[in-house]
Amino acid sequence: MSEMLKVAVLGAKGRMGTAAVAAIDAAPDMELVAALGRSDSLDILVERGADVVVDLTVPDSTEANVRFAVEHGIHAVVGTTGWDAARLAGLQELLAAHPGTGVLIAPNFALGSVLATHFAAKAAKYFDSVEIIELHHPRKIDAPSGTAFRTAQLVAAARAEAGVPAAPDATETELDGARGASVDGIPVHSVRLAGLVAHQEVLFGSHGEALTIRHDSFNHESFMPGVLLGVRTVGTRPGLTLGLDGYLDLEG
Ligand SMILES: NC(=O)C1=CN([C@@H]2O[C@H](COP(=O)(O)OP(=O)(O)OC[C@H]3O[C@@H](n4cnc5c(N)ncnc54)[C@H](OP(=O)(O)O)[C@@H]3O)[C@@H](O)[C@H]2O)C=CC1
Ligand SMILES: O=C(O)C1=N[C@H](C(=O)O)C[C@H](O)C1
Repeated sequence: MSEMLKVAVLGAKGRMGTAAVAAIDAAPDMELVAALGRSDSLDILVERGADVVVDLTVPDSTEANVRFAVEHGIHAVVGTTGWDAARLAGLQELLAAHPGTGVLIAPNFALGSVLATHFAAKAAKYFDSVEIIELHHPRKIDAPSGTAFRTAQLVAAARAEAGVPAAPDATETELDGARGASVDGIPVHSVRLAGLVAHQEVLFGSHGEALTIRHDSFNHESFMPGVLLGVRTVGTRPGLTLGLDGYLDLEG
């Protein structure tokens, strides 16, 4: 039998962390060596010989956590949001000094969500208009969601590459926020509603037709196959991978 992967979870008591601890515990090829919370020392990762750390914490702590892991040669699978361009650039620099270490930063581990974003990027150049609505539980601390942010970036890039003009919009007077937030020119609307988990719609429109690409996560278990895929793969992919699609063959 091959050796077990030693995995640690950060944010282990949170919604995602609780599901990840259970999934890793149940995986036959993984050993959960640490389940850490806010007040635990990261040194435990080194003491317990973690091969991979899964970061499911908060935007304020994720960068320091991942940098610690990379500095100690521990691969990192990151679901936490808040990775802006400056943080990513700093991490790339650090990874260049640790060429054997892999980091996956995935705004969404649900396979259906990864596909929905992929399909949206494919559809982007064929429609005049596109807007994104993301809908989440009311305890989510960030907006827009990391998933909506990345979807908007990929859709905008596909439209720019194809030379598609900006979507028509004659709105002149508006209340602040009435047209959502603009991410690379794509309007993104954030809904926070009791009873929801994690949902997104990408709306495309042209003359006489509309296409809606919708994905729903109804519970946190929906993210776990993607987390496990990330844990199993990250050690074989040195450097930074953005998005779980980097580990999938979506064109095949
Ligand atoms: N990529 C994906 O597929 C998904 C990503 N997410 C993202 O994952 C993150 C976590 O989401 P969720 O589980 O809902 O959030 P929760 O608030 O339920 O959990 C976050 C946990 O992190 C803990 N924490 C805070 N700071 C630290 C630290 N420095 N070290 C270790 N643990 C810490 C918190 O502890 P305490 O309670 O003590 O503050 C809490 O238990 C968010 O950024 C969210 O957007 C969520 C779902 C899916
Ligand atoms: O906080 C959440 O719940 C989620 N966060 C991620 C995001 O911001 O995109 C992934 C998913 O939407 C759930």
